[in-house]
Amino acid sequence: MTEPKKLTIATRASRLALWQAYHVRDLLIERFPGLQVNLLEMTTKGDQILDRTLSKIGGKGLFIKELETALVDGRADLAVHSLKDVPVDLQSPFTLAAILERADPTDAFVSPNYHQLSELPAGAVVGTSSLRRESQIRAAYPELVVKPLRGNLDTRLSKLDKGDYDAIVLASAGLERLGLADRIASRLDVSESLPAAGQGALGIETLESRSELIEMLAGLANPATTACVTAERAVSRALGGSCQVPIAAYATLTDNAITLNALVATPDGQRVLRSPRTAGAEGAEQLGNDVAQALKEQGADEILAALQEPTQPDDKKA
Ligand SMILES: NCc1[nH]cc(CCC(=O)O)c1CC(=O)O
Repeated sequence: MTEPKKLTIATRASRLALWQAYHVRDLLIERFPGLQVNLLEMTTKGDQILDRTLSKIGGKGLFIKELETALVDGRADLAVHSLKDVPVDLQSPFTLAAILERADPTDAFVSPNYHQLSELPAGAVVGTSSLRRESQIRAAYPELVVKPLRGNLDTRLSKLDKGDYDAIVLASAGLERLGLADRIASRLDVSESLPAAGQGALGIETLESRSELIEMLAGLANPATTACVTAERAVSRALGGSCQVPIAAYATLTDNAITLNALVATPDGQRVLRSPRTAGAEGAEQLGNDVAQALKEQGADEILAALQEPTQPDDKKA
């Protein structure tokens, strides 16, 4: 069996994606001294289209399609992704070869003038790029105005600095990776903003045919994170959460038991369905399915189906 001596990592060209790709390169070189690792930087559709919400332009797959094409063409051997951006229905010929240890999974509250959501006055404008955050903010703080916010992390922060928003909410892990943790006024408790499935974790994708490479990458995986995100992603999969939808799923592992919290909400925050549950770590996938089933019994399908309708009036957000 011949292990590759040279690997190319396909990555988006954003500062966050590059940090993540270099991080994986460093881990690989540390583990396999002498291995040569290059980066192939790519711009994806999701990076180019910035004037429409993600849910309108076709969801998360947009950020990984070009990278997958590079894998199939042999221009790259592996792709590094924020796991959150990897579709839950990843299929042959692709595979998630390793899920790395999770960084901070929380959402961060960033504001020059306020310390937390509860301090914002009525009518204050909060920017966020995700329906998941929007619905949870609206549920808890109906007097706030939530406005869409897209672009990479630097763009989002500059929009806050320009005064377009009183505060913005974005993933803590991304800010930390870019050395921007000092911009975080506070981290939202998971009871206030339940994270997205896989938030804070990195996934390494490759072709399922690359067995030697998959074996090399397996050594980078973190078993606890893998168990937790397996449960989280099973929730999204069972609910058909392929597009950007207000679904949150966050699991923790203690003494080999996984506790999974998940929710489905309407974007206006009027309805928030929750279903917490615990099971043994070996039953992660089943736990996710069970939680999804419990959410369906409360009406999750109805909420998600209403979001699919083309007449959905989200123009008011523009
Ligand atoms: N949606 C884009 C995205 N994908 C991954 C992260 C942050 C890093 C992570 O969650 O691992 C972000 C930024 C954000 O949501 O604010």
